[in-house]
Amino acid sequence: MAPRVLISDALSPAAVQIFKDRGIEVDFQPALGKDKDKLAEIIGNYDGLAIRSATKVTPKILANATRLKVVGRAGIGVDNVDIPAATAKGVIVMNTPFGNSITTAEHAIAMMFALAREIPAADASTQAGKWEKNRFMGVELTAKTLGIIGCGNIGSIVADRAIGLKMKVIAFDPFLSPERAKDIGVEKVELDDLLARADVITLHTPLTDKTRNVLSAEAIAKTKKGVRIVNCARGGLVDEAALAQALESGHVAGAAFDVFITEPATENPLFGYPNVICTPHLGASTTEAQENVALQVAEQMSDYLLRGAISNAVNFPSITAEEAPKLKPFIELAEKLGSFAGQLTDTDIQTVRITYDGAVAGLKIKALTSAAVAGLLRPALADINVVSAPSIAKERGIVVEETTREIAGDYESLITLTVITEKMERSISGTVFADGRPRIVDIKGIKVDAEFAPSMLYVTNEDRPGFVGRFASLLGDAGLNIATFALGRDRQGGDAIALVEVDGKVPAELVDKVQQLPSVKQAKPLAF
Ligand SMILES: NC(=O)C1=CN([C@@H]2O[C@H](COP(=O)(O)OP(=O)(O)OC[C@H]3O[C@@H](n4cnc5c(N)ncnc54)[C@H](O)[C@@H]3O)[C@@H](O)[C@H]2O)C=CC1
Ligand SMILES: O=C(O)CCC(=O)C(=O)O
Repeated sequence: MAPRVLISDALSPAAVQIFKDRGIEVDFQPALGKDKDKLAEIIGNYDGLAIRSATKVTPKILANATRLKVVGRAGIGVDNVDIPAATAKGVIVMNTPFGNSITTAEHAIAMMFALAREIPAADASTQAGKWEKNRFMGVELTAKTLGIIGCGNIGSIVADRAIGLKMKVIAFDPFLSPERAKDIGVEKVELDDLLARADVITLHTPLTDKTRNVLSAEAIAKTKKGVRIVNCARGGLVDEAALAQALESGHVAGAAFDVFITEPATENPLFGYPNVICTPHLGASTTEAQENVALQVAEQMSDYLLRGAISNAVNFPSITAEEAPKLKPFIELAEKLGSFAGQLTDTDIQTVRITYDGAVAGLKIKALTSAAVAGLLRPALADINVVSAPSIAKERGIVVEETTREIAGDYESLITLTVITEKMERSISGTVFADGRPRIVDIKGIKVDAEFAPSMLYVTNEDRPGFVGRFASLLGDAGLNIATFALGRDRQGGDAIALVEVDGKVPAELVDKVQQLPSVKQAKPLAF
């Protein structure tokens, strides 16, 4: 069945065409993002959801999203998506981190000019027939100091444009390296220094617990008198009420805001001041940027839904379209090794140790580890998948350790999964042969060679004569056909393992009878 995608915001129709060209069914309902009840009602029909900022992907929406595999944000900020809830549900969340950066940087520069020359107010007055030539006296930007808070993708483009305007650019960004600051031609400064020196301040950070109110009342008080403030990043970076007071007192000469604490902003403390310019979150709204992000998000979502390739996911490592087919058999192996261990483990797991030997060590092991943990916890939690597994393991206090050793041993690639509980430690190893099918090659240090099958019986016993005959008879008496039979032991007369693939479900009474056989230590049905 072809995957189905819902576009619930005003994305460029270019996205619709991409989905169609890739063989994905697509419903384009650009106003649906504003109707959360309707969205909750129909989201269960879709594998993918493509959004901008109007759609809020809340836990309630996700609870109904029974088929959903991916949310694609045609843009940068994913603060309208509940990432922990999506991750717990196993839904990949991806964005398009560069497609609208230039456009947003241009909006910030446009806002700065509009403030410096009071263009909106001058326009309104002129069109009202007032010709107030003496009312509007602007400031020149050349040689003025621009203070950038957050010098990432957009901030550095703003810096580049401002340097072109002959401004002096200073930046506060704890993650900006001195080399990068030098490359882009900005002076890296501390926040207080920026506040004291900037003639114009522009914000370009995401909204986080650290950046919320980065321009608080206290910070605004440290700014230069006559400063102008531009926010085209996120509402909440500036204390709007404190800024309104600073505008009132004349300390701040003007403010240009594209983003607000509450959006849509139909009323706001900043509204009504003649020296305030507001736009309705238009930073990314150009034909070019919208085409870029729509095409990119549709490509990324299609690649994931059709080929398992992951790019720009905020909650999972990237997997390229080239890597995806190489990873696929190892993801299956890792998940099945996890599942094997999970089905045998009844007590609380404390630690999972996963070792990657040989060629597999060079692959994206984060994805493999997530698959192994998903397989391990699935017997207890049916809904878990590779996306949600790491966070669920963390929530349960399970320590996940990874080791890679690129030198190959007996196998070109070997994955060993060790589960440690309070009572025991159990390891199982597997590989993928040239046929692409995963195999179990070692259980608790005993060599075996078995495939994972839909119905299996796992038996550990003392290596004594007569066991195999009695065991096979019991299966025959129960009318259960043996498809494959793998045996292994650590030494003659020592510990032995039988791993049997059978046609049909193993009845519980048969498991009890096998358990009663002399020399049997454990009998357990397994399903893969
Ligand atoms: N108005 C609009 O329509 C648009 C708004 N945006 C918003 O613009 C913002 C910036 O986007 P990008 O430049 O692409 O992000 P980015 O991730 O490339 O850059 C953000 C920068 O902020 C810095 N930063 C993080 N914490 C900081 C802190 N505590 N203090 C100072 N700097 C800090 C980071 O080190 C990074 O360099 C985002 O919030 C994004 O959502 C993006 C596109 C359109
Ligand atoms: O899609 C939009 O118009 C908003 C863009 C934005 O805020 C972002 O990309 O972070």
